[in-house]
Amino acid sequence: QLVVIPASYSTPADPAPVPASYSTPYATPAAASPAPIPVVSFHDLSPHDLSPPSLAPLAASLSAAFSSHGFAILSNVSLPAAPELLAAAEGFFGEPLEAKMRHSHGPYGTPEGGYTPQGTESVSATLASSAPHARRTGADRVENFVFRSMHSDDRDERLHPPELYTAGKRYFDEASGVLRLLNRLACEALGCPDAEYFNRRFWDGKGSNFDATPQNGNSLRLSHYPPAAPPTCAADGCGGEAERIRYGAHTDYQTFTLLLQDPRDHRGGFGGLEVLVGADWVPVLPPEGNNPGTVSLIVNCGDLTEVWSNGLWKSNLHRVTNPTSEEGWAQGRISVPFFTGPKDDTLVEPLAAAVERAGGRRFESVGAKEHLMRKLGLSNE
Ligand SMILES: O=C(O)CCC(=O)C(=O)O
Ligand SMILES: [Fe+2]
Repeated sequence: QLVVIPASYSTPADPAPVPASYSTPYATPAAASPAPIPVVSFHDLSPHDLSPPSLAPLAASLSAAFSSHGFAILSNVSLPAAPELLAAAEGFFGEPLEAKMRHSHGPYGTPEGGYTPQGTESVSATLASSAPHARRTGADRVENFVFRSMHSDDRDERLHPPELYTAGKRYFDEASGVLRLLNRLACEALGCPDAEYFNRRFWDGKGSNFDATPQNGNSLRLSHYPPAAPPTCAADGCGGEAERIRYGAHTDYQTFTLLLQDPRDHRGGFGGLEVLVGADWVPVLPPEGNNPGTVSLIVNCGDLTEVWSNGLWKSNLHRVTNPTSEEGWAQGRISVPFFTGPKDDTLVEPLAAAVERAGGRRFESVGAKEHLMRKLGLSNE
């Protein structure tokens, strides 16, 4: 039976209720346990040798992680602009609201990107109410700046605050390079008709020489979860404001998300990203101690990756929890997802090899842009 995208993403095997511990934010948080999300090191990867035999071991590790969790933590990924971008983001979000609003161009997901203040998104509304773990958690406690595309004609101060532009552009290019590599690895693992099958659906060009960026779904988002006073039962009523999570449970809408995390996540009661593993919400803890000049990067599969892989790889539920310490509330949090998606007019359909492997086709084809717009519309309601 075919699953029609995007009715009820996603359907983990065990529809257990949200654990009670999340309605009591001041309960002692469970001791952080090591991330069960598989860690895959890019240490040995040479960008000069991307031949199938040299990619095969890494492709197999990623495929195992995406099949079981829909998530992998990549360590030792070269993204030299990351520290500069985080610092620039911190500076921008520290500006007064009216200065930031000068870079607002509409609701979250608007083609120009730009700034969206807190209260714009309610991402938990993107899950069908019948989906396991669906639970409306209201407006997300996040403000964003989005680089929607980086064409040369976007060098416009109205679209890009000058203090963000340089680091944003560098990081966008670097992350695009990581995406190209991931797309090659994905082709190796899933059995694409050829090695650049995915890349050709993001960029125009010949062979592996992609030189033109048409309108695709790639966007770089700087997310700031602002400092706030810790909610109290007395002020908000238990079960109300106090239990809200920072960013509601959802699956990502498109293909891979490359997420640069706040390294303080889950340390000292700072809250952070959690992924559904079986029936449990499990904290994602990026490892420290990467090689100099490299970072840990979390990569997860979005809805369209699930379709391309015919369900072999999961578009898994995740969310961001509130801090549980005074210090965590006082600090705020920054994360940087690079959302990726193919060209707007791409019809995403399960790969023939993945259909064969699963013994049948499990997903309907879906228009890339159509699916994105539908999800954005639900979140902005
Ligand atoms: O801030 C994070 O760590 C993740 C947020 C997220 O899941 C998203 O923006 O899609
Ligand atoms: Fe997400």
